[in-house]
Amino acid sequence: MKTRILFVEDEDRLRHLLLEAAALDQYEAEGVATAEEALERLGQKSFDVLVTDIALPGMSGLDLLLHLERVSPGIVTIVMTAYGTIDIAVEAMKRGAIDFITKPFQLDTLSSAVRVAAERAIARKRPIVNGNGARKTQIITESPAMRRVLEQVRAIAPFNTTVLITGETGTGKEVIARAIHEQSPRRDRPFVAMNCAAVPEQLLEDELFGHVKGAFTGAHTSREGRFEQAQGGTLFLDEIGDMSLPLQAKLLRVLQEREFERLGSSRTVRVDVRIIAATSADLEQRIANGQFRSDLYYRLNVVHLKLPPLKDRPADIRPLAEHLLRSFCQTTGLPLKAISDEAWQAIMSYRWPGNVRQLQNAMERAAVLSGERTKITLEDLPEEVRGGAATGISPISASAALAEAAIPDEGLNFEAVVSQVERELLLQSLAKTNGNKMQAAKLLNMKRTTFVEKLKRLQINTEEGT
Ligand SMILES: Nc1ncnc2c1ncn2[C@@H]1O[C@H](COP(=O)(O)OP(=O)(O)OP(=O)(O)O)[C@@H](O)[C@H]1O
Repeated sequence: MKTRILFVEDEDRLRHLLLEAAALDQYEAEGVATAEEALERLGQKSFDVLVTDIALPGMSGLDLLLHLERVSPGIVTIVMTAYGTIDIAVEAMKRGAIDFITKPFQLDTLSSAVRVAAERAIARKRPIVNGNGARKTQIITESPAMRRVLEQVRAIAPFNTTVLITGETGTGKEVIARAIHEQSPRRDRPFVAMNCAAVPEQLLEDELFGHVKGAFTGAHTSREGRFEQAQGGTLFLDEIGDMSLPLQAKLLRVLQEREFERLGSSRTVRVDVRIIAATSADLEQRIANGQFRSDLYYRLNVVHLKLPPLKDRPADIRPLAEHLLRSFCQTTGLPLKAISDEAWQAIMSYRWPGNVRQLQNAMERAAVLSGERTKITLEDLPEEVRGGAATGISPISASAALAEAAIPDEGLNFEAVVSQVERELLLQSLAKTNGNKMQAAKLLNMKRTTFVEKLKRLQINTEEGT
C-alpha cells in the first residue's frame, strides 16, 4: 500500500509543489492550508506521515502536534519552518516530531526526510515484541557516564521504586525506562508510555485516568486510562514537568495511595503500577517558580538517573552513529555503508542539540541520500552538521574558547571561531524576535542592513520581507 502523506502549508504555491513532488515519489498525498483543516482530515482518514509548517494562520503547527496522539496515534511528523532555531526544533521534537526542515529547502531534502518518515511509519506498524520477547531494547554505549547509568539500572530494576530520569530531549530517557521494565519482575506485563507534553492539558487527565460513560459531552462509552492499561506493569510518564498543578495533585495521590477515580466516577480504582517519570525541564527551577509541587518531586525523586547530553559523552557518538546507520540499512534493504573521514569529523564536532534522536535522523537521512553508494560523505549530512567540518571548529569549542578566553596549545582558526560566534548570536536574536530582522538587529545594536549582510555572508536562510 502506498504511504499516505498530509501536507499542512498555507502558502498555495508551495503546497502544490509539495504535492507534485510527493506524487512523483509515488506517495498518496493531500494538502490543507490550516491546522484546523488538518485535524478534520486526520479524523476522517488515516495518514502515515504529516508534514506541517509551523507558522500557520490559526492554530500553529507546534500546537497541532499536541492533538496527534489522540487523533492519529502513530503518525510520523516532520515540521518545516523559516528559521532554523534550536528552540523551535527542540520544542517540536519534545512534542513528538521526528525531523525539522528549514525553509527554503531543496525538494531533495524534503524527499529524503519524507522517505525516512515513511520507513519509520512502516516500522511503527510492525507488532512490538514486549518484555522478554525476542527483541530487547538495545542500549549502545561506550561512555563511562552512561555505563554508570546502566549499572544503576541493573541495581534498581528488581524493585518497585519510582524512578526519575532527567536529561535533554532525545538523550534516551525512554530507552532507559524500557530497560528498567525489561529487567524487572514486571517484564511480562505491559510497558505503557505517555508523553505529557504531547497532549493538550485538558485532555491529559482523561488519557491518564480514563472516564465513565456520560462523564462529559461526547463520552459515549467508558474508557480506561493509561494507569489501568499498565496494571501490573510499568507506566512511563515523559515530560512530567509540563503537567498542570491540579493533575500533579492527582498523580501524587496515586503514588501515595495507589488509587484514583476515573473522570465522572466515584468508584475507586486500585492499581499496581511502577511509575517511571522523565523530564527535560529543570524541576527544581519549576518548584522555585511555583509550577511544580515539591512534595511530588520528592516522591518521584526516590532514584534519580541523570542522562548527560550526547556532546558530553563523545565516546558514544561513533558507536551510536554506526549502530543507527546499520540498523536502518538492514530494515530498509539499503546496502550497508561506511562513513568517510570528512563526514566523521563533522559528526564528531557537531553539538547535537537534539541528541541521539537527531543523530539517528541524520544517519537515516544520509542513508537515503547516498542511495546505492556504500560510503556516506560530507554532502549526505544535514547542512547544520556539515558546518563543523567546513570550519574545522565546532560550536562547542567556539563558545568554550570564549568562555575560558583560552587559546588551545595547537592554536585556533581565528576567522572560523569569530564566524561561529557571529552565527550563534544572529540565530539567537532571530529566535528571540520571532524572526523579525529589524528587532533582531536592534537587539544586537546593529543596523538592519549590516544584519542582513551578515546573514547573507554566513548563509543563514530566513524568510523574505521582515
Ligand atoms: N544508548 C542508546 N542506544 C541505542 N539507541 C538509543 C540510545 N539512546 C537513544 N536511542 C534512540 O534515540 C531515540 C531517542 O531516544 P528516547 O526516545 O529514549 O529519548 P528521550 O530522552 O525519551 O526523548 P524525549 O525526551 O524527547 O522523549 C530513540 O529512537 C532511541 O531508540
